[in-house]
Amino acid sequence: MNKSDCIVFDKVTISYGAEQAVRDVSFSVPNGEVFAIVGESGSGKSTLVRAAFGMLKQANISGQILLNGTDISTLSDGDWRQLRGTKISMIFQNPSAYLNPNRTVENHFKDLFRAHGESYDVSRVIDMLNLVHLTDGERILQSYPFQLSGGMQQRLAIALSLILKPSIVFADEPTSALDMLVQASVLDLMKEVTQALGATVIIVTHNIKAAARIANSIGVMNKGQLVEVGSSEEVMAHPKDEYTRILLDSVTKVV
Ligand SMILES: Nc1ncnc2c1ncn2[C@@H]1O[C@H](COP(=O)(O)OP(=O)(O)OP(=O)(O)O)[C@@H](O)[C@H]1O
Repeated sequence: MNKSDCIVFDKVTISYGAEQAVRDVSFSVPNGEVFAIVGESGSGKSTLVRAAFGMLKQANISGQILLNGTDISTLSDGDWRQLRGTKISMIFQNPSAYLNPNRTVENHFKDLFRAHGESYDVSRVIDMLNLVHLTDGERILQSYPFQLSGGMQQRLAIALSLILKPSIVFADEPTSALDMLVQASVLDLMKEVTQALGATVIIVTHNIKAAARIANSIGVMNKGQLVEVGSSEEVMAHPKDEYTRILLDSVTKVV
């Protein structure tokens, strides 16, 4: 492990029962960089980030995942509860699925602060809302999630995931539930905000052009294996693997 690496996957294999979803995957992400995992549906992208977020209790994981030097397999449930939100956080595909329709935006933030034993700080929340371009903070805080558009909900999800300043953020298809113009602006925003906070990001997407828009480096997954890793420029301009070339040809969306 390099001292500047935030996360290291070392020969990681993940199986659900007899099915191997991820096979012998190794890569690392330096602190403060954005790494995109791309590949078609079923290639094992979500399995990889869910394992790193401690969400795969039912799967069998071999190899090592080191988060800031700590092997995550040694973490207790209590350690995970403490880590999530403060040191690591996750942005999911569909924010409306995990925003509580009965809680105001402000209560979502209050719950988060309380869950991590921190006192609620409204000015810090308003600053974060500004950072994600939800500029009318006072009004937004009193709103319920359903009163926000899909793009605004995803900006809110980003704000919630970053408010406690995690060192790493996982984002699993964070824009695929949004229309195309909004997708691009949310990706740009994620890059801007995580850079401003110095957070490391691992983003999962099936769209290699979206990946190149936001990431320093790209890893291409095919049938559970990492078939190519390189800087976004290298992978886009000089793809080495045949499957990467197929992915590039297949992307028609201009994100
Ligand atoms: N909870 C689970 N139990 C059993 N098999 C699973 C489970 N989750 C995923 N799989 C299988 O693991 C393989 C990889 O799935 P995964 O969701 O990681 O792929 P993905 O690349 O993220 O796909 P998508 O883009 O569709 O989300 C697939 O064959 C899938 O059926």
